[in-house]
Amino acid sequence: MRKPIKVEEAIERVMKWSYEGEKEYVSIEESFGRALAEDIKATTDVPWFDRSPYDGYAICAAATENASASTPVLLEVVGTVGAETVWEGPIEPHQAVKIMTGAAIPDGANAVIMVELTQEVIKDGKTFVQIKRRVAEGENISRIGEDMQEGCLLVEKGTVINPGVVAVLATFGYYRVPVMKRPKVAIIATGSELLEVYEPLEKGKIRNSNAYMLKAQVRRAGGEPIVYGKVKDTFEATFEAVTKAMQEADIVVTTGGVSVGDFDYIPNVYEKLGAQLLFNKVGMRPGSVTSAAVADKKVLFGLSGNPSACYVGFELFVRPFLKAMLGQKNCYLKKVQAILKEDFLKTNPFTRFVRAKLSYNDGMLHVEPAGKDKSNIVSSLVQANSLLVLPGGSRGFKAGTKVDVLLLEDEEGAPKWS
Ligand SMILES: Nc1nc2c(c(=O)[nH]1)N[C@H]1C(S)=C(S)[C@@H](COP(=O)(O)OP(=O)(O)OC[C@H]3O[C@@H](n4cnc5c(N)ncnc54)[C@H](O)[C@@H]3O)O[C@H]1N2
Ligand code: MOO
Repeated sequence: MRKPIKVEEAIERVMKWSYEGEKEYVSIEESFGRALAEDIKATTDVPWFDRSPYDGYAICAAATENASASTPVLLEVVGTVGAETVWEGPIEPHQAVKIMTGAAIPDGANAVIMVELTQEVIKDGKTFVQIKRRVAEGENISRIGEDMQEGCLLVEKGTVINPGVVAVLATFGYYRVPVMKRPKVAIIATGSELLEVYEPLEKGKIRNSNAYMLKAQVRRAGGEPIVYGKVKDTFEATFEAVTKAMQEADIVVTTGGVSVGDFDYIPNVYEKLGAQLLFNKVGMRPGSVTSAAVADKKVLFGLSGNPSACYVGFELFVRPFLKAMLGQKNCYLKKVQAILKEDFLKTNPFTRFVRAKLSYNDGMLHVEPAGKDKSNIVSSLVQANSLLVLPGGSRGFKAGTKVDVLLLEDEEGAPKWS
């Protein structure tokens, strides 16, 4: 008899074998969605010169000290600076330089007045700017380091590169970006009943949906899936596929063949490999048959063949392992609390992870099952944006109960939820 262990314990046993993967460089164009392999610190102040945040006139503030609507001051406009030009040489207090947004503040100027607040006046063939209010020293100047100061930590290693991180990388000239290599995840679907997706249905056979689902889950988690196709339910075929995958991939994931049926060969494969079994039964639904073992320091995940159990097994066990390889400190699905929208009255001997829909309404998070709950169900995965966690040892839960929910679509990861 297999002895179930707690989900938290199972995760811990797997994560003991987790390690950080390797680094590689990609161009900044390819970096979006990858995990950073190094902390990114500001290599200069930003901005690195004082800039104007507006189109206007760069002036010496003191020259406007007595300016008012009835006593405007006129400053001579001695030039114009745009995005590409820099005003060489200082300006005098009675002078102004017309300046465009983003341009460098000329030496001698210490404030900018917006163009809308001024008027240009031509007198004796010279251009002047008329100012009718006092301008304070430092007004409208984006100071050196206002945005980021040299040496400050901006993005932590392991962060998944989002458009904002791309902007920071570009700001500091990272045309080649250090990222974590995508862990290679082998996907082996076992089962003689499996058809290729393009094959017509035959009695007793079903299409291999798990391999494609897992491939997408691996991608979503930041890994590189390698699909080894489907493997017939024989010991030899299963053993051969697993040993080949162990040579080529960092993580080996199988689906199916892990239970106690006559054609479930994964336990025998682990045995023949001399693998150290981490667990072969977990106190959870779906996915109680989920197994994990270590052979040649490689972790082998034996996920259930039932689609929903396979899906949940990946998210709870494979995903954090993969995230740790990507250098992420927070590897686990992010947890929030929400109000259960409807009764869920099944008894729960084991902790149940219900594929669920989380929504926001009236200032609160609400959660409901995304569809049918059995582990052979595929359809409820479509709408599932979360897993509703119902602790074991209960007789079901009433609508209105506050429950824990794990978010499936959060790419950043989170501190451990359990
Ligand atoms: N006597 C017992 N029978 C079963 C037990 C048990 O404890 N005692 N556990 C049940 C539970 S719980 C589950 S879950 C399943 C798990 O079985 P396996 O992980 O060994 O998976 P298979 O038997 O190979 O397949 C189960 C089910 O899933 C379908 N399947 C398999 N692979 C795929 C795929 N790639 N794509 C889509 N669907 C797939 C397969 O056809 C089966 O219908 O065992 C229970 N039995
Ligand atoms: O592993 Mo099974 O999914 O508990 O139904």
